[in-house]
Amino acid sequence: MTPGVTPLVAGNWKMNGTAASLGEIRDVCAGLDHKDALPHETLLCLPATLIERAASVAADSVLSIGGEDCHPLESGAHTGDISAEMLADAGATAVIVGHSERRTDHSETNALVADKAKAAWRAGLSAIVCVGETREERESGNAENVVASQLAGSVPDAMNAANTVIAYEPVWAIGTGLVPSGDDIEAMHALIRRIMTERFGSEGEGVRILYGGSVKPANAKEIFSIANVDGGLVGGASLKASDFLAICEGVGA
Ligand SMILES: O=C(CO)COP(=O)(O)O
Repeated sequence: MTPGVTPLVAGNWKMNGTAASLGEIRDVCAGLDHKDALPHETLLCLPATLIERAASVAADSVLSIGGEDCHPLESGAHTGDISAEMLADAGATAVIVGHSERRTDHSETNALVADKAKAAWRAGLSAIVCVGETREERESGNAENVVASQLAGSVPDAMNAANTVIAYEPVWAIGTGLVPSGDDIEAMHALIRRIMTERFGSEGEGVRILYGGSVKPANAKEIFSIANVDGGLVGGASLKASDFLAICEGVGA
């Protein structure tokens, strides 16, 4: 954790969830809301089809709802795309941009990710900008260079600690049950902090840097205790309320 920074525990449901899953959202709200003064903020990023209903379920809760991607433009002839304004209209307060699955599945470049972050801000959303190396990049000793260049290209100049969150998600740790060593997480988060602080000064010092990749109830507390890890971006384990709530318990524990 970073002193003075409010941690964020965020879920990413990816391409999962239908109306039948709204009960999980209800259970997350119930689990969070009986606690006074939680030490962290809590967010679930959902498929666009669920955002409005989930935002309604969470309306009186400390749980916030986000999207998983947005188009850079506000509107237009872009069949199948969703703008940041549409996400905000549906009740989202944040959106993930540049997730590795989108960088891979949709050939998203750093420049496009930066445009999506700007679109998020234009709509009043905070942008969760994802970075992370592949297994080959780590094994060839290039992880730090890859993450540095993703940050340089994907984070626009107008970033501040309130409108942006950085998520470090090593591609090889996503959905695999593999997690980097504590030393490796610490080293990468220290590098990200240094890069952000050199470029953005106090905004970089205060920006939240989340770890993502096989975060589970069993490892969350240990991961969240690492310096410059200001919470997590949780995939599979965010689909079940009990697991997600158990991960939240790892903050400040
Ligand atoms: O990609 C992730 C979150 O964005 C991480 O997914 P898992 O937690 O399922 O590894």
